Formats: sequence, C-alpha cells, structure tokens
Amino acid sequence: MSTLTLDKVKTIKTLNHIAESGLAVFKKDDYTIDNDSDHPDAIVVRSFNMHEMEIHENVKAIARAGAGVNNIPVDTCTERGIAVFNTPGANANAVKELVITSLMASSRNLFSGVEWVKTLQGEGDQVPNLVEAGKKQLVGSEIKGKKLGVIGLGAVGALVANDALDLDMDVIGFDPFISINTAWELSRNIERAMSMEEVFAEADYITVHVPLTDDTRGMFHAETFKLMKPGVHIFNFSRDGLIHEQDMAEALESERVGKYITDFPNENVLNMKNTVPIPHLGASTKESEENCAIMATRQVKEFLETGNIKNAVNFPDASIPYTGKRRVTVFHYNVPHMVGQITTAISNNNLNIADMINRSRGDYAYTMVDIENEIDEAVVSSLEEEIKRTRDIVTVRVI
Ligand SMILES: NC(=O)c1ccc[n+]([C@@H]2O[C@H](COP(=O)([O-])OP(=O)(O)OC[C@H]3O[C@@H](n4cnc5c(N)ncnc54)[C@H](O)[C@@H]3O)[C@@H](O)[C@H]2O)c1
Ligand SMILES: O=C(O)[C@H](O)COP(=O)(O)O
Repeated sequence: MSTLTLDKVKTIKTLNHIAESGLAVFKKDDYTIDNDSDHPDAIVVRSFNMHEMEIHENVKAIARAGAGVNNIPVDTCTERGIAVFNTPGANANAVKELVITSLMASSRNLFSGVEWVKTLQGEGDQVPNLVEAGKKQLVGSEIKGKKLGVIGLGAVGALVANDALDLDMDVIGFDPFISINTAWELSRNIERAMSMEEVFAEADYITVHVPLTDDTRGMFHAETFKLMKPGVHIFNFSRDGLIHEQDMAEALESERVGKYITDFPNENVLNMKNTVPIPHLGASTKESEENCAIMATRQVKEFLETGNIKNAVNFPDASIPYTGKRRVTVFHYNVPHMVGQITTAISNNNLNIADMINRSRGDYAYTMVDIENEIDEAVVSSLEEEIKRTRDIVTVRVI
C-alpha cells in the first residue's frame, strides 16, 4: 500500500447524498468536504446530471458511487484528463433483490391488487365480501417453470439469472460482451442465446441489465416488441433511455406487452397502461449505499494520493507501489515515443527512475514514473513544464 505526504488539503465535493462511512475515508487533516466549492480536487456523485455543469480545471477525478455513468460527460472528462470512476458490482445485490421481488409481485398482480383493495376504504363490513368477490380479477401466474430472458449478464444480470434458476425458472441470457469473470459466475444451466431475438421469441419475462450508451439507446422498440410473446412482462432496472417510450405505450395499450415494470418513472411512464413505476429504488439499501460510497471514495483517494487507478471507466487500470520520493503521472494519447519523451524530460532534470508503469486504453494511455531523488519544488515545476510541452500530453501531475 502506498504512503505519501499530501502537500495541501484536498477538497471533495459531493453532488448527491453519499453515505457517511464512505466520506469517512477522507481524513480531516488531509481533506475537506465542501459541497459549495467551485474548484474541488474531486467530485463524488450518484445520479446527479452533470452534463450541463461546469467542471473546474482543478477537478482531477469524478467518482460515481454506483454503476451507470450516463449522467457524467465521460468523453469531455477524458479529453480533459479527468479520471471517472464507478463501483462495479457494489450495488448489484440490492438491484437483484428488487428485480426478483418485482418479478414475483407483478406476476401475482400484487401492486394493482393492493392499490385496488385500498379503494374499498369506507365500505365497512362489506370489505371482506368485496375482497372475495373481486379477487378473481387479480388471478396471477406462478414464475416456476416460466422462462426469464436476461439481456446483459454483468454484475446485476448474472445475479438475477442465477437466482431465477433457484426459483425453478428456466433462464435464457444474452450478452455478446460478457466478461470472463462474470462468465465464471454464471450457472451452466443458463441457456446461452446468440441474439436478442432468440431471447425475445422464448421469454415469458424479460429483464434488461445493460448500460445506456449510444449503442443501447432505444434498444426496445415497436419492432422488438413484435418479436416477443404476447403479454410478456418487461423489467427495466437499467435506464429509461433503453426503451422507446411511445412504442412501449402503444405495446402496453394493445397488450402486446402485458406489463412494464420500471425503476425510471417520468410523466410519460405514469400515463402508460399496466405499468409499475418504482421510484429508482434499485440501489437504495443501506448496504448498497455504503458499499458504493466506500469503494468510490477509496478509489478517488488512492488516485489523488498516488495516481494509482482502479475501476476508472475512461483511464486504464494502473497500479504500482509508491516506492520513490515523488511520482510523475502523465495522461497522454496512445501514440509512439511517449514513454521515451517522458523519461527524457526526467533525465534532463537529473532525476533517476525507481519504477514505472505504462498502460493504454483505446486512444489514450497513462504513465507513472517513480523518482528516486528528493526534488525541490523548483525542479518539480520545471519537470512538469517540460513534460507539458511535449506533444500529445493531456495532463501531468507530480505527486
Ligand atoms: N436501478 C438501479 O438502481 C441500478 C443499479 C445499478 C445499475 N443500474 C443500471 O444497470 C446497468 C447494469 O449494471 P451492472 O452493474 O450489471 O453493469 P455491468 O457493467 O456489470 O453489466 C453490464 C453488462 O451489459 C452487457 N452489455 C452491454 N451492451 C450490451 C448489449 N447491447 N446487449 C447485451 N448485453 C450488453 C455488458 O457486456 C455487461 O456484461 C448499469 O449500467 C446501470 O445503468 C441501475
Ligand atoms: O447506476 C446505478 O448505480 C443506479 O442507477 C443507482 O443510482 P443511485 O446511486 O442514484 O441510486
């Protein structure tokens, strides 16, 4: 584990409520939490929409205490050398439990049943008779023996798929980009679909667990609904943008889709027939909020103090023990000669290298070099300036 003396107190700004146990990672002597700061060193966020927000040049990192990063302008952050972290899997169990709860509850018409029975208030002694007479409208289906289609077998999808098998469902899953780690976690009894169409054709219930990106936006639309079994129930605990809302409204109206259970209500959703709107509760458990907050804040602290990177969505993973007296971290384009230019600048300043790492991710790369020598601040500035003058550099930090 790294050790490093901070040269100044760092400022952290939060844009949503972040669990105290996570914020406690930032020790008082080294950090201040200031939610009014317009130039924090790092930002910790949950679902706050950052797309319209001005992000000060002092911001070095943004940590999403959760999974989805569609509320963060990730491409702009990358171009500016701001690392964006998330917390893979930290809230997956919470989401899985709510998906399974909703699967059983909606299949048994529990939500509409409870709503209806409350309308009997005021009927006095007649309530039990009215309940017995009315319950025939609410006959549901058991999930045992039915087929669940899971689109996206990541942290959440894999847990849902495995647990559905334990509930005696048949499960068919589709994920063309599945990670090796998740593939190891999946039960071999889950049927592997080679296309979404295969899932649509076979499933009685479909649950979607993919990120919202330009590739997945609107992936459920009129044509896809036509491929599904009439009366299918669709569960969306991922993002509203995955569903073409007008098409969903029409599919519900015609009962092509039997029920739409979503964690992302909006005005359109509230006007749709046979919809169960849930107020984005997927990750809202004490356990999940703490897991996410602790993971997010630890990752940011490590990055601010040592430059080490774990679970960034736009920087490569890169970690080495902090062995030297100072560390030079450089985020740059993934082009030839970068390491040579950085190490030349270091030797031009008469400094010796103790250790180094270079990792790339797509068009960008990240290099960290530990310096063996004690360096005074004048040399730090000269070194920083010299590296910044090099072509294809995005950001330089000497820490
Ligand atoms: N409701 C909530 O509170 C809540 C909580 C956590 C996550 N989420 C949402 O759920 C999403 C999934 O969360 P996760 O933790 O499982 O993320 P994850 O990154 O672990 O899994 C996402 C999976 O989707 C797969 N995928 C990507 N594009 C696909 C496509 N076109 N077809 C099929 N599979 C595809 C990926 O390969 C990956 O395995 C998040 O991005 C977030 O938007 C919501
Ligand atoms: O992507 C996520 O992690 C979830 O949507 C949770 O969002 P929240 O942190 O705002 O509850």
